[in-house]
Amino acid sequence: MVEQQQQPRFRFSRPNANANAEAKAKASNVAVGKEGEAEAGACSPSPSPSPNLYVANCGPAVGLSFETIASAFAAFGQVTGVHPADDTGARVVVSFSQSSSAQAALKALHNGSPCPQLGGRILHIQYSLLLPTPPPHPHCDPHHPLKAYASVVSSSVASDLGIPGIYLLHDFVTPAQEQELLAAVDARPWKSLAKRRVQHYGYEFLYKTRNVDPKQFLGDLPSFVSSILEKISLFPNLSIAESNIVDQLTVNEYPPGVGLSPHIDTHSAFDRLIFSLSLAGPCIMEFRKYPQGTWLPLPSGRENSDHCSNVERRAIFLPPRSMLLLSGEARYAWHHYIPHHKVDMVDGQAIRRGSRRVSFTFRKVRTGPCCCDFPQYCDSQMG
Ligand SMILES: O=C(O)CCC(=O)C(=O)O
Ligand SMILES: [Fe+2]
Repeated sequence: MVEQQQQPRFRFSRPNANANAEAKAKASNVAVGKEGEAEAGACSPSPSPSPNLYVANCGPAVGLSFETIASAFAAFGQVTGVHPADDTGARVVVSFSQSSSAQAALKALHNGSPCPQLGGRILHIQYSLLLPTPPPHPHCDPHHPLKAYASVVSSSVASDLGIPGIYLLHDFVTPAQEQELLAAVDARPWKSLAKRRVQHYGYEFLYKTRNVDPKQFLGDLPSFVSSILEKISLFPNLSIAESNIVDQLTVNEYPPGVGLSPHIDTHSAFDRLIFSLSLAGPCIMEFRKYPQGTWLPLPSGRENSDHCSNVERRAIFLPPRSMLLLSGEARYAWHHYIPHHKVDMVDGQAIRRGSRRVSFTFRKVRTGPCCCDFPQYCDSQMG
């Protein structure tokens, strides 16, 4: 898939000192700290009272959900949002409706005073130069107040999603098989993309055209996936006629926090079933249905801004060793997307993507045009 730049989450407030330092900071996506130095983390040298506080040592990565943080800071006034300040999961911006509330919180908690509402945790608090960007649409903005990281509620059960054609089998492989599969791919050459590494078997997936060349057969799938292929053919939701159903494998290795832009696997390239085995680390996968259709991937960096109105969004947690099957409507009409997060919120719990995730995506190369029931998402039917 095409790699995406993450969108800036914040705009900067007007500086009251050292415009150059702020301009420099803006360019490098950090903020201005004391004495106008650029520092990672977004603090200001106590400018005019602001309703936004930058709070470090606070966030899902240190075991505090956005909801917990919001309720702790509610002791000082109405909290309108808690936003990740960066992707560490340990720095947030707390926004109040009134600057007097931020002032009260700063007074109570600055200089290392423990926060009683957060179990005595020592927070590092300053006024924030970063202001949350107004969301284009509340349901579309993954950084919307109190929805940070989890733009949609993630479930670990496929049937909770209400999307026809999605199935998730937990523990599809054993930990020993997982290690064998990882060792097998690590012993083979990886191809580096901008943010992740890939391997292709059977047919190469061509990222430029988002298709394969069916005339360029690379050979049978490797023997180290034989037991997976056997188990796939026994998948509970397949009929016997659908055995021997895959001939292409893409292995993706995502470093922690790296995701995948929203896309529908090209209809004309691949048949009706897509299997994806997750190994090593977890992630959430989000599904989006754009009512106006489109089979094209969203333009770079626009996954959370445009095309938003009326979009339906659901998310599922993919633990290591689970196998996801996308078929029918889920395969043909819903974009799938792996958000670029280091921490995923699942059922109110922060789950850190502590290690790489390696996925094995099995598909069958299509031999004729796609004749699915979802023409508005189908390149074969839209030309
Ligand atoms: O990593 C995954 O599970 C999904 C990969 C994917 O969607 C793709 O290669 O098209
Ligand atoms: Fe895909």
